[in-house]
Amino acid sequence: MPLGAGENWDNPGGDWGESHFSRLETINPGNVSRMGLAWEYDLGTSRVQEATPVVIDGVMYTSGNLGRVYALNAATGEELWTFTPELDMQVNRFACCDQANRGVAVSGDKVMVAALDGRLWALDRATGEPVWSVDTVVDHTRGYTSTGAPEVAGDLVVIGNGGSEYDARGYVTAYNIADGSQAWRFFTIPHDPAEGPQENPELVPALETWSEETRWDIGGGGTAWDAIVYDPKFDQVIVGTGNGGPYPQAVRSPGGGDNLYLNSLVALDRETGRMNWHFQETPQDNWDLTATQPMILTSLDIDGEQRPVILHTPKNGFFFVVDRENGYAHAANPIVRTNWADGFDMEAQRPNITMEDADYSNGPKIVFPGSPGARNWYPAAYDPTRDTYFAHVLDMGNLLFLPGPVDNVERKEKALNAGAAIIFTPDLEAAAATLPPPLRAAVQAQAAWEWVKQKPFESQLRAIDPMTGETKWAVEQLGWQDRNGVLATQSGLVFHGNVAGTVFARDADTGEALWSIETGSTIMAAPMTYMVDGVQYVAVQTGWGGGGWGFVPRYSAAYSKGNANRILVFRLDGGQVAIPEDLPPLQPAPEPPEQFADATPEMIARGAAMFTENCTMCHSNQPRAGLPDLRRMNRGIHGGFQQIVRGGLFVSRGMPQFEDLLSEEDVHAIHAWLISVQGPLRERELELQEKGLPLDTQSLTILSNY
Ligand SMILES: O=C(O)c1cc(C(=O)O)c2c(n1)C(=O)C(=O)c1cc(C(=O)O)[nH]c1-2
Ligand SMILES: [Ca+2]
Repeated sequence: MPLGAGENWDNPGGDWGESHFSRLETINPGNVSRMGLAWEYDLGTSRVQEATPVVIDGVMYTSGNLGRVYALNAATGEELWTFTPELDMQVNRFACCDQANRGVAVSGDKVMVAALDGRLWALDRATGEPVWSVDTVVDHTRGYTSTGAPEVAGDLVVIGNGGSEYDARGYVTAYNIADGSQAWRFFTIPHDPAEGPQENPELVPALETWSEETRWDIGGGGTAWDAIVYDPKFDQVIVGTGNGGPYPQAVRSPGGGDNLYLNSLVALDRETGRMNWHFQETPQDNWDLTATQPMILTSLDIDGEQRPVILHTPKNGFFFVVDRENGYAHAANPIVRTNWADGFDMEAQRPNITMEDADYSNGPKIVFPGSPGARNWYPAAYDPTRDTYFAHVLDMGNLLFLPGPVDNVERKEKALNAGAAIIFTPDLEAAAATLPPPLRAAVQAQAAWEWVKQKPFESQLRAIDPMTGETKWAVEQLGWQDRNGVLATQSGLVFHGNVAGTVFARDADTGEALWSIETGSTIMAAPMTYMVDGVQYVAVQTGWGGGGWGFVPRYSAAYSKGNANRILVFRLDGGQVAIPEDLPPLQPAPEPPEQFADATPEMIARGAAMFTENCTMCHSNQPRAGLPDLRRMNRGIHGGFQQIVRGGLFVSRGMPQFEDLLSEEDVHAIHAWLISVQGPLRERELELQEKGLPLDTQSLTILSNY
């Protein structure tokens, strides 16, 4: 079966190999400059958009934030139906990365989506009415979510979960598409052996790679939150598994071994769910180097023999070419600076891990790649006719250190348990200057400090040779937060958007931009292409969000024009895109109420620390962030603070309730801190305003949301 989608684009990856490659050639380098807007559809939201639409027989099916679903006439944009999952918005408390959803699965008369709360919905394809739904979450005392697209595998649909930054233990479940009944479930990591036999036999050998001191109670991680691919040749489902939880192995599994099957590809028999093989990409994970990133299935000529392979570029910085028959890595080349490993041992089939550079249990370490990953969820495309892989690549590290002792770490139920403090390398030189001198000296003494000084990050769209990992061409992107999904077409074009809202068509052989159009809306999601009645279209969803979503980059359209969620569809001889208006300038913070009579410096300091721990994941308090800057609350919000935070006044609007986690005194302390910063902020901003200066000051360090 050759790779490449035709008139239809069957699944978010496009074709059976999920190559994000199209054989359509109507739009080609000779005429691409004539492209313009065919139609647009307003999704009516202003949150993250990561899905690649599906188009079958002239109908587009796609998902938006939370797992909303849209069915549209693919030639006109006319709305056929929409679906909004009913869910308890309390889920926002344990969603690491906004309200992401990466797409729908379509099979027969059903469209399936996994909502953020982990409920899998099957909708009637003609009407959008729910046919069945199942709760995929095994334990609601833990922070499980779903953000990935379900995967169709014959008469089954397979879905995993997110939550390894919280207290989750990973698994995937296969359901019968006909009625939603469960076919099988595969846990990616063992459970506490004291609590009875393991659910699947593969966990028995895996258990050997976890120490006896393992903190099973915290969760362990291994969540399969994105790529799951059905491999028709071997009738198997290949799953990429997630990072360890908590991140530091010294906490998670002290003295442990590889911690199987974290950060692995596992191939599961479609019918039985039994494991055919596994390949661990990052043994003994300490660094959130997940293997959940999208996989592309193809075959390659390897030493004169055609081998069925997976092309995989996970977070960990390597380009893996893995045999689909047995999990053997035919190639494993670094595509960015890596110092958690200094290469891959082909014979041992494992990376050469360099703990001396990367073990931060004995002091801070600068580790490359950082937790956002050399690659992440944003899809790559593979053109088999050029044997070229097109992908956004982020060459960047992070300083990692333990926030406290590794012993007796408490599990925080349904809350962040990642257990590592992170500063990304673009901020590190400036941040280091503010560290206490001994810590600063320790940071600057590391070999990787040179890397930080030379090039804190590199953010590029690249054309890569899969077997060598070599770059054929590269184009700089706008910044490290500018990440882009990609589409490639047989006619020799590569399409992608950027966070400033430009859509590009590039020459696949040179990277040269042959066409671009301004949309005024941030784009991270991958474009896709399809044909209806002889007309070829290219579609892309717009919207900023996902990991680090509270830190909206200055160079993004979301910053200057707001976060419009749209579907934009282009064709030859189309028109211009309506560009949203600029947002009005930022206004000085309103006057805060009087500080509480009982507020003390200790209380305010405690409030600041608790804010960081419990609130900053969503409330970054940065300019133009998607959620309110709580240093700018008005009197009404100040007055209702306890009811909002503990009473759940705004749960339906997305603000979770914290009654179980924060006492009245805790919330009082957080509030006292917010009041204490609002006054000085207001004064500073009034001064800036008087001088005619903009108020857009971001904080130095972008905290990780991963
Ligand atoms: O460990 C997990 O369970 C988990 C889940 C998710 C998610 O579900 O979105 C992300 C991550 N990890 C993660 O590490 C990460 O970098 C990330 C980025 C994004 C995004 O949508 O931008 N999600 C996630
Ligand atoms: Ca993660």
